[in-house]
Amino acid sequence: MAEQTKTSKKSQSPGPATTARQLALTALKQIQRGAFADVALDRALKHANISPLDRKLSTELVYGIIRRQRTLDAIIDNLATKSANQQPPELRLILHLGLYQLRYLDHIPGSAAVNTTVDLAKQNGFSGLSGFVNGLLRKYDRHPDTALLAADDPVRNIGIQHSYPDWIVQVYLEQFGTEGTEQLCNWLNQPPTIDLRVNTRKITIDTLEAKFQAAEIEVQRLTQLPQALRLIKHAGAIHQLPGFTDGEWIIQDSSAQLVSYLLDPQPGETIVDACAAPGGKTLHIAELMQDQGTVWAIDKTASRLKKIQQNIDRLGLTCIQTKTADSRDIPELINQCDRVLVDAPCSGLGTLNRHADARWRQTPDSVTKLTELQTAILQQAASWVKPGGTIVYATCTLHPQENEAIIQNFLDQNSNWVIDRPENNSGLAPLLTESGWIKVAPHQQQMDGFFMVRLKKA
Ligand SMILES: C[S@@+](CC[C@H](N)C(=O)[O-])C[C@H]1O[C@@H](n2cnc3c(N)ncnc32)[C@H](O)[C@@H]1O
Repeated sequence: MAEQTKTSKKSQSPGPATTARQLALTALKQIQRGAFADVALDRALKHANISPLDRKLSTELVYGIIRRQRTLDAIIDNLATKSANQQPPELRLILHLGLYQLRYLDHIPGSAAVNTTVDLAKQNGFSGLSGFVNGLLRKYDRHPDTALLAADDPVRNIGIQHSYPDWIVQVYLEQFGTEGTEQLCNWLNQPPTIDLRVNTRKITIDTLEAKFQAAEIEVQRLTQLPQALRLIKHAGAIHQLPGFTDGEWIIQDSSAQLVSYLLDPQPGETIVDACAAPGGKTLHIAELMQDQGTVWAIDKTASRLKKIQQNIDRLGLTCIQTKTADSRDIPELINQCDRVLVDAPCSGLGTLNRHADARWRQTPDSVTKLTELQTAILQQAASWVKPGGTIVYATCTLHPQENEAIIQNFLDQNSNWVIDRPENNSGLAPLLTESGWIKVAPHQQQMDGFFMVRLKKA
């Protein structure tokens, strides 16, 4: 079933000034030439003299259009004589800007969406085509429900309706069926949730919750997660919320919090986080160890690793050591660790809501390359574990090649390792599959998509 198109016009105000659309167009042009969406948007916003409201609209337009580009192109294909990829590239973006507002933004009246887009066309060298822009957008606005045709092929149809490449739809379909895939695609098209992890070394969850309530910040508890609060409503920047500067909490999605519980770190142990940056799980592990023992935070990318240090200081932890290195090759750690976490680099198919352009950047080939890296890191990291010790392998993807297949292959080649299921009475039990791993499906559990499994060395 197709996603609902915009039906209500909640406000009849003319909407924010054209500068928000022009700024969005500037960023979109850079993305079209290969820039990352967040980098292009930051660059465009950096020197812009626009109101916070316009800033918000530009951000919504850029991320929304990048996400929905396949759907928007399919509408152009249907409504124009020339297909989307036959249009001049910049005009195609201008059409995306108009169609996106009409289809997905309830707070912008249709007339404002059309008129500002026509103006944008004129201001950007397409005066001669402004009548075409006007006609196409008005045609859409008259019959939004028939502007997007259904495709005969079910994979292609979901791909067009929800704006995903066919290969990702196929990966989801094989695991979740048609209805589940549509729910998942919908979830990953929504703005991401914001979860906090309470630093229980500094404050209890009850006290922090009360502090937020007093400041009229709405939060929600999450089952199975004793340290998690989901931000529902707040005003202003996140780092200005109560308790941030004092290190009473950190931003971390709830499914990422599950990973450290599965690792089950104990005070006094030696633990390595093999792919640690920017460090959310390293910090959680140190907290669970009551800051006693050693956590090695290793990552290949020094700039990403630097971010851990700021949080180590803010959260007041002392047992973490950082090291820039390639975890495929650190022989000096062999048999040194009680536990190891491999939170592997992955295709991120469980967190596409957090990275608007990721669905277009990943390909089946990039996934194959990632599986080679994941296999090599896991194999090396396993050698660091002492006999009787454990390793947790985790990813934020929902691709079986990067998850189940990696583990099956590892177990086939390493007969001294077995899956170590968490206790039945642990908070993780409800999420366990029969195979012994945890697979979080965002549309079912309302948190980031994740895969995690604990293995034990004989
Ligand atoms: C999924 S992220 C880790 C997120 C982190 N665990 C957290 O909770 O904040 C994967 C990380 O693996 C790192 N990485 C990629 N290849 C690596 C390698 N060969 N050795 C060590 N780290 C690597 C990347 O730089 C990236 O920071």
